[in-house]
Amino acid sequence: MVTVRAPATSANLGSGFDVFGAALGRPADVVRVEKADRTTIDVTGYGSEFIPEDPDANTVGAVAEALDAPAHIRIDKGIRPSSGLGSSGASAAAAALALNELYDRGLSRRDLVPIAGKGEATVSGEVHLDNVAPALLGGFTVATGRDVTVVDADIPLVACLPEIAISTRDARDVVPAGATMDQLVYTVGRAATLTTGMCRDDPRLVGKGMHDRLVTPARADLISGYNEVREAALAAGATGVTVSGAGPGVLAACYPDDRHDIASAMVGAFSEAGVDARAYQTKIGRGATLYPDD
Ligand SMILES: Nc1ncnc2c1ncn2[C@@H]1O[C@H](COP(=O)(O)OP(=O)(O)OP(=O)(O)O)[C@@H](O)[C@H]1O
Ligand SMILES: N[C@@H](CCO)C(=O)O
Repeated sequence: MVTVRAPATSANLGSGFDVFGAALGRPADVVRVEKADRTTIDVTGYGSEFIPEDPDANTVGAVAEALDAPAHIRIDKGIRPSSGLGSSGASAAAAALALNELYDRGLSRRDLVPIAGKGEATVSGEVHLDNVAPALLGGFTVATGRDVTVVDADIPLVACLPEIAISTRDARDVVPAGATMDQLVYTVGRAATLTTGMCRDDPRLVGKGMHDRLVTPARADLISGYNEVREAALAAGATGVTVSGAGPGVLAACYPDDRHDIASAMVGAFSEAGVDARAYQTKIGRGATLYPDD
């Protein structure tokens, strides 16, 4: 048996739609695989009642097929599905690393990124690597086509998860079809600022670079209380706030000592909007961890 822990991730980071991603220190999914004649899946843990065990519908099924690696796959969900914290991508990334080890396929983590991406595509309808790349490689990732650049950044974060479910498919439907030249210039400036901040481990620049006028405002409308939560986090010291992935999770960048106050402020603001929420005080973390021959 091979076991892999794959972390939650936050895609987009505001200005990097479908390109930027970051691995979070926590929460995480744990996936265990054993060889079998055909692929079967068991799911337990957070939100497991909403996750299909049919290999054609679960992200790990497409990964097993792509690697020609049938297995009994047990998924223990630490990351709630439809969260914006890369729940479906974490399982796919974990399965890719675990099955590669179980069947001795000899692929590198980078080789496994597009394979895990096939799993993601089964639920979101399109291949985008901004969750599976950081889940496998860790750090802050820039995914352009099949190329992935990794920055081993050290940035404190708070990820706040409201009890609202938004599927990536639905959240992609509200993305504007086009952009003005002003919006493009603004986005390039913010994305460059964020990337510089990641390279310098500078939470101020990262937070500034998260600001986005294009995709985030449309998605924020799907999240009850988003504007109030954003204001509360900024007042508590966050350097920047944005929608995490396709939402409803909300991500704040900050300095380390401010995490506790920001987490309380975000949960409190959601509560005032009538929405239960939990917050993870975390930071950019490492990629999936392999525990062979468990
Ligand atoms: N192994 C899995 N883990 C989680 N969700 C899965 C899995 N396999 C299939 N799904 C389905 O995928 C959907 C959740 O994926 P979705 O991409 O919408 O959310 P997410 O991964 O939490 O968010 P994001 O990609 O925005 O960070 C749910 O419908 C869920 O049933
Ligand atoms: N970049 C994707 C991430 C969600 O899986 C989106 O925002 O739709």
